[in-house]
Amino acid sequence: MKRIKDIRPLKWTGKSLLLLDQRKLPLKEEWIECTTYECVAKAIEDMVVRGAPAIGVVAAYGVVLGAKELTGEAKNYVEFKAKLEVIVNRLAATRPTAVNLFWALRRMKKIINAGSDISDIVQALETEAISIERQDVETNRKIGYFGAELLSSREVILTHCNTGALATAGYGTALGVVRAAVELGKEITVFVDETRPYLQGARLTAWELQQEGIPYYLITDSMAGWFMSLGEITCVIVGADRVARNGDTANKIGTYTLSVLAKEHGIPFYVAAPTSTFDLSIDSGVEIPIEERNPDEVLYCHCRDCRIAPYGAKVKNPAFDVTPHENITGIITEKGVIVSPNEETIVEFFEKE
Ligand SMILES: CSC[C@H]1O[C@H](OP(=O)(O)O)[C@H](O)[C@@H]1O
Repeated sequence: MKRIKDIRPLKWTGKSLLLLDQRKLPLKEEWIECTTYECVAKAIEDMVVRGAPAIGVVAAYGVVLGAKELTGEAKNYVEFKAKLEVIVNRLAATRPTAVNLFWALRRMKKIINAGSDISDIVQALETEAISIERQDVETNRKIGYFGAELLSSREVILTHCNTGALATAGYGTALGVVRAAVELGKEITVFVDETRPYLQGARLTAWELQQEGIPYYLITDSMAGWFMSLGEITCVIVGADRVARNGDTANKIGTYTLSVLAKEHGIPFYVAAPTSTFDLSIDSGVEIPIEERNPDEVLYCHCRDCRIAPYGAKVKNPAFDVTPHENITGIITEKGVIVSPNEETIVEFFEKE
């Protein structure tokens, strides 16, 4: 059984939230310390921390920091609750696509509304945020287990973006499946899509796999189809930011393209996501808000010190796309795998819960 490292992108100290600055990886491992909710909000917006589950966990701690800031400032519970609602809304406005953000904030709002004593609420909020963090890691290990069961003894897995420990509270979702398969002694090689423009694959997934000693090749996004046509890829496993009721899935830009290529080449295409990434309030992927990010992410290299397009170039920079459920072989969750996801199989899956 291979020992897997315990990479964590965040640490709660009881008074502050330490965040591994993912903008600096893979060359520098630097941490920033947030003692205010505004610092947490900015860290999410600036992608110091990113990844659907990680964003939810970090936002939950942002509520705790905000509540602590209000203690001593709010004259009573009514004022405290009103001001904390503003803080929750600030955190909710950071990034629109990953539904885990809103799922986590809903859990925190329940705690706020259930209390009446300020200090009790602050304590309960901290307990809830810690629970959200711990549950996420346990959830990811279960996703890993169910996903690894799908794999044969030797696989060459194509990944997109970063879906590892850095995108969660630890262990990862799609990359968690890779970790679990390796732990089970399966022979896994990963083809890592660099994932332009933010390069989460080249900078983050490659870094995680290197830390783990898991064999991988870094490829540019445009190489994926060619390697599929050569028969070098045995399956594709990606993450998710929001899964609609019919199984349409929003994920990092470029995922839809991979799903079409995988279908063309008869390669299994799996999504790995916790049930907290499902948004059953929307019928299909057309309703999922797609974040448009700063054009500079396309116009410049990651360090922003070299421009790669002419001045005046017009840019489109959607951070996500939507993969139709028909292109998805299965969705791997912590409660099992939804094979051939569609409204019927997904509703049935959640009704069994
Ligand atoms: C564990 S899935 C993480 C998911 O989030 C990433 O987006 P971003 O890096 O912009 O937060 C990407 O879509 C991953 O699949």
